[in-house]
Amino acid sequence: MNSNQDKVCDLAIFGAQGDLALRKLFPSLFQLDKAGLLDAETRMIGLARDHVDQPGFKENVTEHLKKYIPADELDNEVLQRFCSRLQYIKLDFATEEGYDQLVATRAKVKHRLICYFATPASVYGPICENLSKHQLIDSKTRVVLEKPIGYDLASSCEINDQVAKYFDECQIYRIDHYLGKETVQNLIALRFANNLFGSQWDLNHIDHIEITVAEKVGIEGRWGYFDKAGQLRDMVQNHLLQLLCLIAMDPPSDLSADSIRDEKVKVLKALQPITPELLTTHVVRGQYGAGTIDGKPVPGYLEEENAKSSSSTESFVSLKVMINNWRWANVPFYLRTGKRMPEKLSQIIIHFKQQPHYIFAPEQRSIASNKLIIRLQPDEGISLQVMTKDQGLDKGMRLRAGPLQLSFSDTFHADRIPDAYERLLLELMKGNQYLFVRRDEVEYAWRWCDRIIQGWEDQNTRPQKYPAGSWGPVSSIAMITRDGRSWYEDSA
Ligand SMILES: NC(=O)C1=CN([C@@H]2O[C@H](COP(=O)(O)OP(=O)(O)OC[C@H]3O[C@@H](n4cnc5c(N)ncnc54)[C@H](OP(=O)(O)O)[C@@H]3O)[C@@H](O)[C@H]2O)C=CC1
Ligand SMILES: O=C1O[C@H](COP(=O)(O)O)[C@@H](O)[C@H](O)[C@H]1O
Repeated sequence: MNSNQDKVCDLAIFGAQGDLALRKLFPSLFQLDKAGLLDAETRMIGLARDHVDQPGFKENVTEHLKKYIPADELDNEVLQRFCSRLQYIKLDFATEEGYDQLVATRAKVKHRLICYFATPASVYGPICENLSKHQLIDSKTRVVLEKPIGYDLASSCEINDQVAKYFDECQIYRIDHYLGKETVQNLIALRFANNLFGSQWDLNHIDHIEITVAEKVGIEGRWGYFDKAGQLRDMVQNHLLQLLCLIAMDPPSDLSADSIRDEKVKVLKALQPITPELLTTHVVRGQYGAGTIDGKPVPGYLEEENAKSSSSTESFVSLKVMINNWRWANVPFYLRTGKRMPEKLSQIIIHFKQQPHYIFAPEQRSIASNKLIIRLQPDEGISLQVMTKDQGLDKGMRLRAGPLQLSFSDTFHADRIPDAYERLLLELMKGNQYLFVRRDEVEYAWRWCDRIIQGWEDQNTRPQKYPAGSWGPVSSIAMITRDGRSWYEDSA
């Protein structure tokens, strides 16, 4: 195959009329087209079961582009080119109806087929089976699986097995959209291109690490899905554990997908299991009640659209996670994530140890440790909190903690930070698997989370209430305070 044929592809989006496709995938593909990153012959084939003709489909996609892309970025020429790449095929994924049309569309082309499953995971298996029956799979075909892959380890293995009957692991791209975020990518550069940090990245220099992924939004009309999942399955099993792996892993020997994934798997295998005895001290789960965000009243979890009157599903979870290996023995990783928090904020704070001997004012001791603050969103950037002498003749040798800042948008004059899906779709088309999750990563993550969920079920506990607009139940603060530490914004 020549290199040009290698770049061109047919991207078949199963579930093309759904929320993910219309809100994220088509807008991201449009941005790639605009940036000149799509081959001239690349096509997008939308598949869903709605009765809609070709113009109707293009109209629907265009309407959503207009909704999700700022008007000044919607170039008309690009829009026309983008629409000319679109086709729609009516297909029922679970039956054989419609697959012949996909075969016909592919009849005269030799380039790669990439199948993006923007559908419930329950139809991944049937789609693979039908693709195979219609001889639509060959060694070049790639398949993209959206999260969540399963509900627990057993169901995840079942789905992965169904897909593995038809595709090799090197053809499977499991999405965790956090891996496509600009600053998440930067964790690798930060750690492995800077000796300053690389040489200090262990139990000898780091006291503890915080990972916060807070959302302002509530359930956003997804109560039916969310109530079966909860925040541990929805956010920790994938996004937070991936972040933890990138922070905690040993340096990979190179940047290949498998070198990075091998190191991440070692971290997942070294996670201290949260046994029933540790459940009360190492995990807090919460559910929001009514409260106020940005000065406006918002309903509680049980008052959201389509909610049932009772539920023990958590919308918040915080955890103290230990990693049993040589690099991280006795260094706690405090993780927390929740819905209806006071702000949307994803950040990682590396708290370095204090100097071994302290010579400044005793009352300033608590500020005298370096913190590396990695902002994933919003205001992507990195800031290192360092101690300097407070300025002024009358200040003596008083310390002042101040930041050395690197704001990505200011420093690199980036007008827009690409959406995670743009990067993921581009790497998918290039065939780079390093931003996608390997099967064993998913399964080790489930194994660790399943134990926590089993513990909750066995102990029949309910989540603690927290008011919308707060940082979670007070016991989340107590969990870290017991260790003589505090969540970053509490001490800021
Ligand atoms: N939306 C999001 O932000 C995110 C979604 N995901 C994952 O992405 C996937 C898609 O999510 P989302 O877009 O929200 O879901 P939607 O329900 O909005 O879209 C799913 C699409 O698949 C179609 N579909 C489902 N079953 C069949 C079938 N048997 N035959 C033909 N069409 C079918 C639906 O058609 P119909 O409307 O007729 O049922 C719809 O077009 C899920 O796995 C979800 O977990 C992951 C992260 C974020
Ligand atoms: O995967 C998911 O992520 C979103 C949060 O993503 P972000 O990029 O906005 O931080 C979360 O709202 C959703 O519940 C979950 O399924």
